[in-house]
Amino acid sequence: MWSLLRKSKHSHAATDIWRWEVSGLHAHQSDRMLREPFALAISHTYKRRRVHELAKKIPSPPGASSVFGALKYSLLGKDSVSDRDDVEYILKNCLEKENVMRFFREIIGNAGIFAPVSTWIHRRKMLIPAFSPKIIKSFVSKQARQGLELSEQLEIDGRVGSGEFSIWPYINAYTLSSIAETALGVKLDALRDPNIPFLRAVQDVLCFIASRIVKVWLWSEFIYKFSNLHADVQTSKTSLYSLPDKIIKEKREALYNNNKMKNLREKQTIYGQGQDSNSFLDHLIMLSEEENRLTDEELREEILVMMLAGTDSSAVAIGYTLVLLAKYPVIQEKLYNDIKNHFGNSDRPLNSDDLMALEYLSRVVKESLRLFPPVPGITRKAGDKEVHLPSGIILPRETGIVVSIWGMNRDPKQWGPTADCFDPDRFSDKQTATYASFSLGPRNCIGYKYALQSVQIAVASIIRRYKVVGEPEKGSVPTIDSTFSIMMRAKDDFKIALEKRHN
Ligand code: HEM
Repeated sequence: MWSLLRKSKHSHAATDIWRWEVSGLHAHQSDRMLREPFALAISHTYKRRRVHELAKKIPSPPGASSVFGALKYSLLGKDSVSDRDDVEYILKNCLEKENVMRFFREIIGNAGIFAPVSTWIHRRKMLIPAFSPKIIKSFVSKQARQGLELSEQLEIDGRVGSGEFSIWPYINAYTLSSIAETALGVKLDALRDPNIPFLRAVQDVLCFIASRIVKVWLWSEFIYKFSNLHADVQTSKTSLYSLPDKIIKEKREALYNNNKMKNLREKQTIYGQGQDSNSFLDHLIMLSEEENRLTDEELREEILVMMLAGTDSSAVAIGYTLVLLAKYPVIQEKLYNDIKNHFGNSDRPLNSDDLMALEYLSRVVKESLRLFPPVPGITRKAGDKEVHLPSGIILPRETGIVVSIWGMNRDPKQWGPTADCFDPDRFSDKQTATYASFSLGPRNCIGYKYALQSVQIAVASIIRRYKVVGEPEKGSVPTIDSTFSIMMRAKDDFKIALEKRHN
């Protein structure tokens, strides 16, 4: 079991660096502890006396002694002292992920986001060209079509002009379909059929992983193996793997048996006739062919990671942006007028030039992601040596670290006295503050350009047609009751009302 004992001396919103331990135990060690409690506890405490010594020098806030209380403090914590240098140092130098990632690995395998550094370096190198600006740009037309389908489906389902509803299932279906089409190259119509087995499985595994993280007794492999959750995970894994495995097999066959690699290089579509760009999978097969060939299993792992990392996170970002626009009608009108002036009376689909031109849209999305980062905190782990932070704090070796993105993004030392206010115009000037929503350093979010594009397209598609209505916020500091599982999310699943715009 883990708990957070100490908070960094120089901690503040930006550097909520916590030590994750109970008597210095790490997760895998706690399993053994269950079996051999006393002998191990004594030997372990002795071995980790340096850890305890350093921990004592890191002050704790009141209430940080329980697992959940402390986790909440660490992710959403805010107090006075600022030290972004510490955060930047950690994110650049501590690239290993915390042991909690093993829960993801059990299902997804050793793909980039969860992998140990030794595997991650090679995979990240392979992924970088697949996320080039040119490739991301080539997805705009697909995403714009899906944005249009999203706005149409809301009307078909009678959601427009009929009071408050949760927009979550719609935006989640949009991001799922969008990532399925761009990552795998298949059109899965989640908006009309949310029960496609693969899409269900993606949602299920996210819930199962979140569930195992909070049920600390299931951290023991022994107890977990006999739990219902384990059985559910095995069933979902089969559904989760079947579609990517089938597509990978078909693409490989198309590429090698029919000798179509040349065609792929010339940007023609092998799978899914009539598409105007290749999927991430196409690019990965091609890129991995040029260097070290990824096995089918490795390809599946990377594709699944994109789907898991890119679905809920982008949907959460769309949800918060819409709720904020409902709370701030003046900002919404400014955005609407900007979009209207740009498109005039045309209802043509949005393209990449439009995205470049709609500058206020990009500011609104960025500001929403700053105040409500879908991933409010990230975990890292100190290596086998102590980490000496610029502020003078020494983190014991192998310490689990939680960095609060929420705190970084709301740090008054960086963002000034209006740090908590919703003000998209703060991005009209060049910002010197550290924007952490997609993390920093070599292990940051590789999909951030894709994500911004996808969120902007969804928001523009809705705002072009509808007015988002909700209770206006009384002040400039928005409050949205939120909960945290793997992502942060509004407790009411993003309830809004929509009214049709009449030009
Ligand atoms: C608004 C949406 C998104 C947010 C807020 C977000 C945020 C993040 C964050 C905070 C990390 C962790 C970085 C770290 O540990 O330092 C991450 C990693 C990652 N994200 Fe995203 N992400 C989003 C969308 C996406 C999308 C759409 C994709 C793929 C198409 C994606 C792919 C990844 C991958 C592959 C990693 C692992 C990077 C690595 O370890 O090398 N993300 N993301």
